Amino acid sequence: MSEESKPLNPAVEDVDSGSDVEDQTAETGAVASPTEGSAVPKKKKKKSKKKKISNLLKSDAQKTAEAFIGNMDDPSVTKENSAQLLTKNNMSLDPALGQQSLEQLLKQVKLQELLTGMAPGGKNKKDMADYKFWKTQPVAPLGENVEQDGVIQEGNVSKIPKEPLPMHKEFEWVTMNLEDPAELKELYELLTANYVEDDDAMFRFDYSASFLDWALKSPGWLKEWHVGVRVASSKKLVAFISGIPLDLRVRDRVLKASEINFLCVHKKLRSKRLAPILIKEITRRCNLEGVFQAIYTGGVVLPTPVSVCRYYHRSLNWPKLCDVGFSALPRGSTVARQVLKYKLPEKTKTKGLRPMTYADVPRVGNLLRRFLSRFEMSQGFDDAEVAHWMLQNESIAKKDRVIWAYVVEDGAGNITDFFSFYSLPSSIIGHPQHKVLNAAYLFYYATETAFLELPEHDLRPKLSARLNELVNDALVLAKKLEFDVFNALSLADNAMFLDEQKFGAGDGYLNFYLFNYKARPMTGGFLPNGQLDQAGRSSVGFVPL
Ligand SMILES: CCCCCCCCCCCCCC(=O)SCCNC(=O)CCNC(=O)[C@H](O)C(C)(C)COP(=O)(O)OP(=O)(O)OC[C@H]1O[C@@H](n2cnc3c(N)ncnc32)[C@H](O)[C@@H]1OP(=O)(O)O
Repeated sequence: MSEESKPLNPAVEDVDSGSDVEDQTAETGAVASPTEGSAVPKKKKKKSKKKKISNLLKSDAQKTAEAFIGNMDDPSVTKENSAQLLTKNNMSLDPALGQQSLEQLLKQVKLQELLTGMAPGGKNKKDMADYKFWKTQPVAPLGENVEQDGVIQEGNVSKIPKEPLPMHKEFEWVTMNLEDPAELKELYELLTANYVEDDDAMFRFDYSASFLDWALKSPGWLKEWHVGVRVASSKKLVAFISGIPLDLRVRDRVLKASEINFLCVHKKLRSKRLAPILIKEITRRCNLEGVFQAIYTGGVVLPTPVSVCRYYHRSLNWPKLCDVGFSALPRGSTVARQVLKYKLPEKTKTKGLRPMTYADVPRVGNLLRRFLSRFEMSQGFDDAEVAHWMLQNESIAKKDRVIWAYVVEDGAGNITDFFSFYSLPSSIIGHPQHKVLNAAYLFYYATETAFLELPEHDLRPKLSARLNELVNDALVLAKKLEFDVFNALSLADNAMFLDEQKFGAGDGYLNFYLFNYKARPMTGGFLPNGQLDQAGRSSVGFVPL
C-alpha cells in the first residue's frame, strides 16, 4: 500500500469528516478573521459575473492596444478615443510620446490584465469576494490599479499576540528543529508525498532533505519560522509553513522581509481551511520579530500578483523526457532527430570559467549586487548570504549536493561573470521504470558585460551574446552532472537567451506576491500572447526556490 492510500490515524480521520479547522478555531474567538464571510455566491451567478468583468477588461485593454498598433478591426476604436481608454486604465497619453513609449503604455495595460487573472497563468482565479481568507489580508485587491508603491498597514510589535493561534484540539503546533536530522527527515517525508504537483499529477517536487536544510537555514534564520502542525495523539507531522529573513528591495525601498515557502497540508486534510491558519501563524511569528512584509510565489492566482513569469525547459536527456511524458515527440520528428537537436558540446567554451570558491565571495558579491540593482525587485545579498546561497562544503556527497556556482576569472584576477544552478528533482508519479526526474534550475547569474558604457541598442546584443555563452556552458555542465532537464523562469534577462539555447515554453506560470506591500506591476519577461519578450526583459530580479 502506498503512503498516499494509507489511512491516517483515527484523530485525523475524525477531522476529515468534520467541519473546517479554521471555522472551529475561529469559534474560540481568538483567530483574527473579522471580515471573513461565509456566503459563497451560487456557481451560476459567479460565472456570469466573472465573464462580465473579464469582458470589460478585455475590451478596454484590447481597444487601447488596437488604437496604437493599428489593428482597426473594431470600428469603435480610434486614435481619438484611445486617450479615454488610457485614462480609464489610469495612464496618461502625451501626444509627444514616441512609438516606443506608446508600446510601453500598451504593455502596461496588458500587464495589468495579466496580473488580474486574465493571463494564461490565471490558474484557479476567482472573484475577489470569493477569496474568503485573502480578502481579509493586507494585500492589493484583484483588479486594483496600483499607482504608487507603499506599505498597506503599519505594524506594531507590541500589539502582536505572544501566544500561537488556537488550534483544533486534534492537532498541535510544533516549532520544528531542523538541526535534528530526524525532524528534517519528517519534513522531507511530508513534502515528498504531499507537495506541489503539476496539473495532471504526473510529477511532484521532491525537495531533498539537504535542499531543505540549505533553503531553510540561510543567514539569520529563525527556528520559530519553521512551523509545523502535528496530530496531537500520534505526533504525525501533517502540515508545514516556513519563512526565512531577507532584505527585499522593491524599486527604491528596502524592506526587512521574510520569504515564505513550503506551505503544505497533508492530502487527507485538504480544503479544511488549515492553510489560512498556518499563514496567520507564520505572519504572527514574523511580526513578533518586527517583520511586516513578505514575498512568496505560487502557481495559484491570489490577490494580487506583482508579476507573473513563465517556466521554460531545456532538454538535456530527451529520450527520458519523452519516456516519462514530460516532452512529446513533435509530429514528423524522430527520437534521433530530437537527440541531435538538443546535443551539447562536450566541453565548456568560456575562457577562465571555473567552479566558484569561498575566496571568490567578495568579488562575486560585488558583481551580483550591482547586476541585481538593474531590476525593480531583488534580494539584497551580503557576502555571508552569497557564500550560503552559492557554495556548499566541498566534502558534501554528490547525491546531497544542491547548488553549483561557477565564475569567469580574467587574466588580471577579476571575476567578470558568474552563474549558478540548483538541483530540484521531481518524483515521477506512477511510472513503471523511471522514479525521478533530475532537474537543474537556473539560479543567480551576473556579468560585467551589463556595465559596458554603450548606448542601449549596442549594449543589448553584447549582453545577449555573453549570456548565451554563459548559459550554454551551464547546460554543458548540467548535462555532465546527469541532469535530465534544465529549467528557468522568464525573469531577469532570461528572455535574451531562452530561445537561442533551445528552452521550450512550459505550461507553468509562477505568480510573485508581496504581503502588506502594494507595488506597481512588474514585467515578467513574456508578452500577453505568451511569447518571450525578446525586445524587453523582466523587471523581476528575485529568483525563488
Ligand atoms: C509579514 C509576514 C507575512 C507572512 C505571510 C505571507 C503570506 C504567505 C502566503 C503563503 C505562501 C505560500 C508559498 C508556497 O509555499 S507555494 C506552495 C504551496 N503548496 C502547495 O501547493 C503544496 C500542495 N498543496 C497543499 O499543500 C495545499 O493545497 C495548500 C497548503 C497549498 C492549501 O491548502 P488547502 O488546499 O487544504 O486549502 P485550505 O482549505 O486550507 O485553505 C484555502 C485557502 O488557502 C488559499 N490558498 C491555497 N493555496 C495557497 C497558496 N499556495 N498560497 C496562499 N494561499 C493559498 C486559498 O486561496 C484559500 O483562501 P481563500 O481563497 O478562501 O482566500
